[in-house]
Amino acid sequence: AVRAGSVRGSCPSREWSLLIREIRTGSAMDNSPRYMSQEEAQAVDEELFNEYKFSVDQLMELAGLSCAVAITKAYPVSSFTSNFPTVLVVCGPGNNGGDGLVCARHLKLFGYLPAIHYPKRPNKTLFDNLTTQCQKMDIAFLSEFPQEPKLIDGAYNLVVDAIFGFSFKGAVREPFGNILSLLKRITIPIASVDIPSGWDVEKGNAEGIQPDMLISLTAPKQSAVHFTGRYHFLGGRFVPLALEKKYKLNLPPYPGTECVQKLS
Ligand SMILES: NC(=O)C1=CN([C@@H]2O[C@H](COP(=O)(O)OP(=O)(O)OC[C@H]3O[C@@H](n4cnc5c(N)ncnc54)[C@H](O)[C@@H]3O)[C@@H](O)[C@H]2O)[C@H](O)CC1
Ligand SMILES: [K+]
Repeated sequence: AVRAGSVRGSCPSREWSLLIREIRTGSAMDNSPRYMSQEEAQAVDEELFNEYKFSVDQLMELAGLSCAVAITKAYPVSSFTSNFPTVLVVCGPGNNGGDGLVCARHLKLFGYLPAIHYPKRPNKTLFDNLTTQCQKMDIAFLSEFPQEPKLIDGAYNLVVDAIFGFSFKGAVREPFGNILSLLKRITIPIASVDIPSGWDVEKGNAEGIQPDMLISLTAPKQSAVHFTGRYHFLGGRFVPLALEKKYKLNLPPYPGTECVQKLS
């Protein structure tokens, strides 16, 4: 397949951007993954639980670990002046938030100093247990979200956005509107889990947060075409081959035993 970069000089910009879109959405013959619609993402999720009998705990653990590994590859502890880089992990009310709790726990084990803000919690044992696991590892939970961007920039080296994933819909309800408006104004990097929060899962959101890193889980969603940060990783290496073929995900092979791979 033609690599997009090789046509930059000779191809008018409109054709070039169409070619980029084709390559990224997998419609061109290429080993780039196909970018899923919101409906497909939810269908794959359902099938993993109902047909393949995976539990949410299992997939959340693998998803959250993927995120912590990808973050460590992009922002190694050694790349920070502080010996224990601080990470603000913002967790939303659904499974994306659960991925954030798992990610925070693994980041702690990897030598980071995570702190979690988890304002709306499902009343379910899984999330109570994930919270307890973090508390037992001395991971701090912030009851209030810092209301000044410069406070966030001064206290943290990185933010993990685990607020909304592929079930986000409609106008953002509080307290997440306030949180996202603050995250839009910070200068430290944001690593988004699965979907940049506040983005339409398919169309993106030019007015929304613009993360430096995106960890797409299972396969990228269509909004990832609008991602312009430095690091796009694929994680969630748990898709059975039959399911990948059924949904034509065209996943590039993961290297060796890696649980993540860099897409761009
Ligand atoms: N198979 C996989 O890829 C796996 C993905 N995982 C992660 O799960 C999320 C999807 O989780 P889900 O619970 O379905 O939805 P979200 O976490 O995206 O959010 C739902 C949550 O948010 C609330 N909500 C929705 N829209 C709004 C809004 N406009 N304002 C406020 N609140 C909103 C809604 O009420 C729900 O409470 C996926 O992205 C991955 O991160 C699994 O961890 C493992 C398998
Ligand atoms: K997110």
